[in-house]
Amino acid sequence: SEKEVKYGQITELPRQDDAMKKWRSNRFGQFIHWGLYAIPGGVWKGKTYEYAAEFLKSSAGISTATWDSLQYQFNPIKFNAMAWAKMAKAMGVKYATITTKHHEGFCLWPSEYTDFDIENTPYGKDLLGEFIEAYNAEGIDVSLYYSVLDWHHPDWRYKLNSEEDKEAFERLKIFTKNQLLELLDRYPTVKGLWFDGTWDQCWKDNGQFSYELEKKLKEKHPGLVVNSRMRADEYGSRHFDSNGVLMGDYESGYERRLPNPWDIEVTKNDWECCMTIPENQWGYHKDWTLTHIKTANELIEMLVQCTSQNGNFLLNFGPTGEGDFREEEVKLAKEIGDWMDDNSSAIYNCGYAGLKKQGWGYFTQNNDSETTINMVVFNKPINGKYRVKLNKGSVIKKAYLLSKPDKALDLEEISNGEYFIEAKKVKTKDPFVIIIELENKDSKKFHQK
Ligand SMILES: C[C@@H]1N[C@@H](c2cn(-c3ccccc3)nn2)[C@H](O)[C@@H]1O
Repeated sequence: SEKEVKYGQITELPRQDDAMKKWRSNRFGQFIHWGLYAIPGGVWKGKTYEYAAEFLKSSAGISTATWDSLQYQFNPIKFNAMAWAKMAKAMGVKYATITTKHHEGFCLWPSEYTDFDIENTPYGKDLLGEFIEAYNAEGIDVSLYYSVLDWHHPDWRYKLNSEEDKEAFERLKIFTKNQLLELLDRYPTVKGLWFDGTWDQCWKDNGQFSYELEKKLKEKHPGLVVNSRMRADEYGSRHFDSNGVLMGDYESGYERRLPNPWDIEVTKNDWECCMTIPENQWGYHKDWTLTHIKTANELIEMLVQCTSQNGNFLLNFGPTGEGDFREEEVKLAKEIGDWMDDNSSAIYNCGYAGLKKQGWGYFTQNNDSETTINMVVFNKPINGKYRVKLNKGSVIKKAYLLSKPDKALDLEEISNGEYFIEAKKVKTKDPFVIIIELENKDSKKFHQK
């Protein structure tokens, strides 16, 4: 039975305003995790810690005073925001989300609410502002990651066990609100806020605060897109309120994992998967031999799967303490960008085609097209014939390789709306796209809308 939820969803979903349509059509984003943790890069006093590098403070049991002194070493002399933005553009991302403040509490912008920020480093300049300006100049939207969890701030509490805890956390809430309003004031072109560090009891006990904060931020910054991870309702239910209604503007629970490829439920909301290139490193780690490093094809398949299920894919990069990217990241950005150069029409402004997933790969459909369907192929059938089960009544006018639009592929109708498409002589070793053009409107998808 329905519970009375006063502090749940604020904006009716799925949003159909221009800002959200742009967020949805972007599909592919670059995550940047950058902070003091990039300086030690997972190694402390000669010992390598295998856990996520941005957690080195806790993995190596380093005191806050010792950790915070890293701020006086932060001087990324190789940082070139324009070069970063050009690499991102070439990779094919339409948006970027950067850590303004991770759990360590160090701020990449000159904040008036703390001295633990970029202003009090040898670098000194407004690094975040330089990043936003350079990425916007390349036509890339920027969102800001902000961790509520703050290991540096004396008023942070995991749980509120005493009156003193409650008073301290009230101060932390004011600090949080002030910093977020400051970020929106300083950087008016940002499109979204990506909240993290909101799983502890202290935040779950403050659902009303997160409701009022989301409301205030959206009033101040029309069109702002906020992830569900920001929110708890007044019963402590996170992401979805106590009646299962999604809060924020899109579901952001897919961290280093994807839904089952055949999951239809997930297509009902906007959502985003954030992904690391190693198994579990968000910040820069000196040693990438510790785990599997994902290949371009693995990452492209994740991007395509997200698109096929109405989700965005946010791929993470961890710049070094000096401000450049490791060679593996530069190489992957190039390989993915080369694929996007030829195939991004199956990604940008595309989503769920309303069709069952088949073994050869994923269907995507352009949100503005009623009669064209993309098949992104990762697994070639041994007989070169691709089974496609469309909606009843669908008739294929023609099918062809995106790379060879003037060579129609042979078709064999199996039953109503079901065909074999023959593509035997496909040379490429990369994932490739077959385009299906229908005679008629693909009823189910648009009926679904
Ligand atoms: C988006 C990602 N979220 C942060 C994170 C992940 N975790 C975590 C902690 C314990 C278990 C599983 C995940 N804590 N913080 C990571 O540091 C990164 O910022």
